[in-house]
Amino acid sequence: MKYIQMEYSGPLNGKAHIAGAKNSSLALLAAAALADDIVTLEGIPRIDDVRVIAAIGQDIGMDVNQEEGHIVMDPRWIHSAEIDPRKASSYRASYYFAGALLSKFGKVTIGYPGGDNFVARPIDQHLKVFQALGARVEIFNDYYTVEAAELRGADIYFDTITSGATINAMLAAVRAKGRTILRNAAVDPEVVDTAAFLNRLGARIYGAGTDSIRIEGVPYLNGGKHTVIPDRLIAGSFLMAAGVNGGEVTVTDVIPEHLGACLAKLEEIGMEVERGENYITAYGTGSIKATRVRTGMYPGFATDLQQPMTALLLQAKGKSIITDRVFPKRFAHVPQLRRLGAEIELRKESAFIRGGMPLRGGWAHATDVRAGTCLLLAGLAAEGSTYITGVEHIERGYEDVIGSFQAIGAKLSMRELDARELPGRMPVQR
Ligand SMILES: CC(=O)N[C@H]1[C@@H](OP(=O)(O)OP(=O)(O)OC[C@H]2O[C@@H](n3ccc(=O)[nH]c3=O)[C@H](O)[C@@H]2O)O[C@H](CO)[C@@H](O)[C@@H]1O
Ligand SMILES: C=C(OP(=O)(O)O)C(=O)O
Repeated sequence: MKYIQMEYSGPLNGKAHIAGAKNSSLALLAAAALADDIVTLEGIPRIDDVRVIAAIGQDIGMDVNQEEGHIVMDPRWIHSAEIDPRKASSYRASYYFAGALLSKFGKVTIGYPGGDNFVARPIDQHLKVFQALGARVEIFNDYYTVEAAELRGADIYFDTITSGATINAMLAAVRAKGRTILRNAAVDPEVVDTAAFLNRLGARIYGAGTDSIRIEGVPYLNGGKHTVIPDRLIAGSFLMAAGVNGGEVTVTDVIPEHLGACLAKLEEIGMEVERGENYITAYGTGSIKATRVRTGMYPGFATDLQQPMTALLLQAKGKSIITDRVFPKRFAHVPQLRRLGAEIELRKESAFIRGGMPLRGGWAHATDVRAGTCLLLAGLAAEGSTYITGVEHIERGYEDVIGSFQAIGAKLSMRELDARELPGRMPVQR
């Protein structure tokens, strides 16, 4: 079993190049199945979820070749719309194959989404979209099927703002007959990126980035080339790292506008932030202020930055409160932080953080990708050695977690657990 060993790292200084966004890449890779010719995607990160998609591609007859910096996909010979339930359940965004293959073949059989299992994550809005477009959904034990003799455009009002279902609706409706309108749609950059990609292939999607998206169905999608947007969530985490012990961290190849709420919060707690055209530098003074954070859908403060922000606020003297409105129970990182000496109380959908208390090294388990980021930031500040297990979760989101943190001066390395020489006490995983 792999684990990460970290030491107190002092002020960080350095640059981190930001790879393509995981959440956008997962949508674009499934969207590529919709095309009728070869697609090249640039900037797709080398992460575990992408490897699962390549394996799914192989199963259904879609060639997926990842080369240095880009992926080439050939969807012309897809011969099956049945996705292995185990592969579908090994990551969250497999549901995009439901929208894409339904759209192209009128039928799909697929397992339930897996991925970060921090709370119940319903897919009722995805299914509602398929049904609104005229499909029949059947639910079985470990898979579901969606089938339609013909998909017809529809007027769909989302009951809640969801980026996943908004993207899936675009995938499902892009080849449907007539016009589809999505109301109360998510406005996330990943929604806009997916629409831009599909439009490049010949789709007719209008208004992505607003809460009302219009899709005029087309019968055919060309091949083409597209570059995925940079990962705003990884960028935000690196900038937060500059606040933990002070220092200066620059993230390059980013779109600063995508990080509006995060940067505003960093400034509010006393960090300085410099925004360039495609870079951001965060300066930590070593002294940050306690604050209140409420997550929200984009352009609000991202739920995926809530966990690293918790680690950062452990360094702010006084009481901070973090409320997660998107996933109100997303606090699996809190018991793990307590192992490192953090004083955090959980009440309803909020974490009450008593900041400014010393952290001490120990074992902690990353239960999901952002819980992992949170522990990495906490480990930077903890006295002694911190050992983080659950590396497979971290690697769902990071291309080279060790290399990129080392590049900004963090002291950490990847280790293999040798049961005969356990450093400290192994945690009971929860
Ligand atoms: C692969 C991917 O892109 N994952 C991201 C995506 O997840 P995911 O697409 O699962 O999240 P959504 O944007 O759909 O979820 C937003 C809210 O809508 C609710 N909801 C969603 C779908 C549904 O059918 N019914 C429903 O009630 C969810 O419980 C949540 O409260 O957006 C989340 C919110 O920004 C991020 O944390 C995830 O990193
Ligand atoms: C929750 C996340 O991922 P997923 O939706 O893929 O599980 C995340 O990226 O923080």
